[in-house]
Amino acid sequence: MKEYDLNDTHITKFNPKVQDIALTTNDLHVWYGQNEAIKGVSLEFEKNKITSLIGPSGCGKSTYLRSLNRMNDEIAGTKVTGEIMYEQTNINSKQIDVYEMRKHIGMVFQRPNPFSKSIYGNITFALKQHGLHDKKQLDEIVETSLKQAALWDQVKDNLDKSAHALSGGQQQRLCIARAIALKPDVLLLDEPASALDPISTSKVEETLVNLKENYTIAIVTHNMQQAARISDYTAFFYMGKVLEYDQTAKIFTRPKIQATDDYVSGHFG
Ligand SMILES: Nc1ncnc2c1ncn2[C@@H]1O[C@H](COP(=O)(O)OP(=O)(O)OP(=O)(O)O)[C@@H](O)[C@H]1O
Repeated sequence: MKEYDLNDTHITKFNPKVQDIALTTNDLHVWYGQNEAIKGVSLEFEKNKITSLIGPSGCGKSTYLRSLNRMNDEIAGTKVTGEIMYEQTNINSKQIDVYEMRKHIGMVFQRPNPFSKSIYGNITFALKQHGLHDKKQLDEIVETSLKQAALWDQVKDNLDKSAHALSGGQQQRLCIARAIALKPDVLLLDEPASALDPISTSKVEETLVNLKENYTIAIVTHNMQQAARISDYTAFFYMGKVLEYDQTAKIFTRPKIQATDDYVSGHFG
């Protein structure tokens, strides 16, 4: 097993204007008890772009992604230090209303996890929890979200059908529709296509590329072709750190760090 130097890093600064940045982490550390899973990650997520988080198993990609909307709060014994800046506010602070914040920073998980409700009910559930009960408005949001998730044409005549009757790929797009119904700014996706067949995967990818017009997207993926196909920027994680961050095309064709080169070319470790 090759050893890589954790201090040999190459983080390209693109210097977009502050107003072009949706989310930033500054020196983020995450501990599970004594295990420091994230060791000081500073990254910027540019608005209306897709950023892929790649790296070998156990290097902290999911931990980092989950910390971006405080999902790690749910795991006992977890400590997160450093800043997560969203709209000039550090959302990694005790004063933050996490429930409210997640309206702006939504998440889609690896396995499609629709509620045991109708297609319509899946999308309206959180909206109702947030106090929206106007039927006309709910209908409109259901239609727009399903259209944005490229699912509307397939389900518009069956909105009362159980979400579990949909195919895996359709369920995942329903979960994306459910997340965007709340009109978040940022969408976090943890290997959203890893449980799907190639056709469903390409539909989800197409959906994400279309969504970036309105959303900022961060995606964890093990699929190098997927990262290369859909993302604008890529961060290469290794042992809790980001060793390289650059435009995706550069990461895949001219990486600056040996570890990145080995990883993207399949010669890692
Ligand atoms: N809920 C948890 N409790 C304790 N330790 C955890 C937990 N989740 C992850 N870890 C540990 O944190 C480290 C990073 O794991 P993480 O799942 O974030 O990596 P990853 O890069 O997403 O891996 P994979 O690609 O296999 O999903 C690992 O050492 C892992 O064992």
